[in-house]
Parts: sequence; C-alpha cells; structure tokens
Amino acid sequence: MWLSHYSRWLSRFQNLHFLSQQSTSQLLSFSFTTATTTTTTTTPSSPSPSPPPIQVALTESAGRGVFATRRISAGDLIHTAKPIVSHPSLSSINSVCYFCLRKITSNSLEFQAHNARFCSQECKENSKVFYDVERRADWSTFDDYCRSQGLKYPLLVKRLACMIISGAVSADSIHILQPASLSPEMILKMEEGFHLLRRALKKADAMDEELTFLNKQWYTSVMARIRINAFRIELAGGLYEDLLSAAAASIEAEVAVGNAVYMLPSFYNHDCDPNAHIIWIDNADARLKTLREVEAGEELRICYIDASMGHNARQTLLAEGFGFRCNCPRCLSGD
Ligand SMILES: C[S@@+](CC[C@H](N)C(=O)[O-])C[C@H]1O[C@@H](n2cnc3c(N)ncnc32)[C@H](O)[C@@H]1O
Repeated sequence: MWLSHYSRWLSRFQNLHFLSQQSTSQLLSFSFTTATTTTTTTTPSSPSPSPPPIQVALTESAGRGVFATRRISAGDLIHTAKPIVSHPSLSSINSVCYFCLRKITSNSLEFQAHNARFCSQECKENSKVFYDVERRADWSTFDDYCRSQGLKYPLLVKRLACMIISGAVSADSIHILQPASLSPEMILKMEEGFHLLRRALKKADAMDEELTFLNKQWYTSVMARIRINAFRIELAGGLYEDLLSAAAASIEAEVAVGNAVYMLPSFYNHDCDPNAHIIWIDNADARLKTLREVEAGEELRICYIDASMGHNARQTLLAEGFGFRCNCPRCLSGD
C-alpha cells in the first residue's frame, strides 16, 4: 500500500513540469526567511540559509503547486514566510502592532506614531514603506465603508497602494498570484471601495503621476488575487489571558488579528486531509509545517477551510469561496 502510494507520487514527480529555475528561485527568495528545521543564528559572516526543500511546479489538475524535493519528517518546519502585505482587522487595530500584528498588552513596550501602535522600533521603521504615505490621508470614510460592510480585503489593497506610491513595491507585485474569476456583480460591488481609496489619496495631495496605476482595472485585479490568496491570521501563541479572551471571542466576535498575503504560501493547493499546515505563533510571520511524513516528489497541500465540516458543506465553501471543485482523495471517497 505504502509502496504503491509512494511510486504514484514518484512518477508524478518525475513527470512534473517545474517552473524555470529562475522563476522558482525568485519566488523562494521573495518569500522564505528560514529554510531548515533547526534554528540558526545568522551573523554577518555566516552563510545565508539553505533554500527550503520545496519546488513550485505544475500539478495535473490544480494549476501550480508546492512539491517536496526531499523526504520531510512529520512536524518539521518546511519554511517560514513574511507577508507581502498585511493589515490588522479593524476590531484589533488598537490591540495589535500595526506592522507585524503582534498583540500589544499593557505590559509591552509600545512605539506610537500618529494613530498607529507598534510593538518595536523595528516595526515602526519597517512600516515606513506604507505609513509615510498612509498617514498623510484621512481614512475615516474608507474605514467606515469597510467596517459597515464587514470588508477586510480593501484594507490590504489600501496598504499595497501606499507601498506602491512610496516606491517600495511595483504595481504588479502580486500579479503572479492566481486571480479569482469575478462576476460583473462582484466587480460592481468593488467600485465604491476603489473610489474611496482614490479619493482619500487624492485629497492627501498624492500627485497624478503617483496614482497612474490606481485605476478600476488594477483595483479589481488586485482584489481578485487577494480574494483567493489572503490568509486570515489567528495567533496560536500568547498569554493565558489572550487564550481566554480568544475563547470568549470565538463565540462573540472576530478572533483573527488580521489578514495577510504571502508569496510562496499562495502556491500551496488545498486538500481536505492535508499533509501540511500554516500557523502563526505571535505575529504575521507564517510557518509552514508538515502534519505527517512527506516523500520526495509529494505535493504539499494545506487545508483552506475547517476540515471538520461535512462533504457537502466543504464542497460548497470551496466552490463559492475559491471557485474550484475539490477532488482530493477524501472528497472522492465521499467522506
Ligand atoms: C491559493 S491558489 C493555489 C495555487 C494555484 N494552484 C496557482 O496556480 O497559483 C488556490 C487555487 O488553486 C486551485 N486549487 C487549489 N486546491 C485545489 C484542489 N484541491 N482542487 C482543484 N483546484 C485547486 C484553485 O484554482 C484555487 O482557486
């Protein structure tokens, strides 16, 4: 049984059409921060960490996917990833770092800048890529729009737009990610967010040439990518009081501290019985870990939804939220 399972994966691996060496290394260098299962302290003279044991390649029926390039033991860290863009949920804005989403408690050191709270001087410095532009504008109408309609993705688009204006990233920085297919109704619903974003930046004296990228087509294409690729961040680590309030919040309100888009984690396909998962300990830095032993050539898949739901509920959620019909072995078995 194990042998046939293994040889199925092996033959798949041999036939894989890998992305070019150049595009794969670009993806890896963009996304990962550590590559091995052991923690190493990087000093200026120490060699850079080895790349993670994965390869992005075409799958048979789910577009691109992430494949193991060697055997990985159960529970190992595959790699970590820093967000391309992240944003606290509006309900957490006063209780988490505006850059890394770490919880800020009454005991933690705090670094304030205008209306934002940061957990460290480093986060305050790192936030300049968007905050130097963002703080020039009045976002009250835009935030009200998101709050009243329960929208979180326009906040990520706003942050990305500010990063583009500040010159930190290019306007097409997330265009490599797969977009959702949007119906005309969905595109129509996005118009208000687009106009409010543009208006807020115009009023903040952004120059016309700084805003040339910010047209309806850019806004909807970014929203289409964020819709499929954004992760909702729930922190696993933290204080006992945090765990208690999270337990209460899971009944009453939003437990997520925010949302984020990553590069490499966006290439992991879904499985209702996954062999890998993504977790967050105390900030928005993601950790991709195996849930069981994975062979060289095996595709690494995570679960996008609550796997404890029944077959029909899972299929409906994946079709409506992500636009695909899941044909993972568990779904095919009817479970
Ligand atoms: C986050 S992306 C994963 C990477 C994507 N395959 C790509 O090429 O960029 C999610 C999309 O991948 C495809 N996908 C993921 N898991 C799948 C599955 N189990 N069955 C079919 N398609 C899947 C769907 O098109 C889905 O909308």
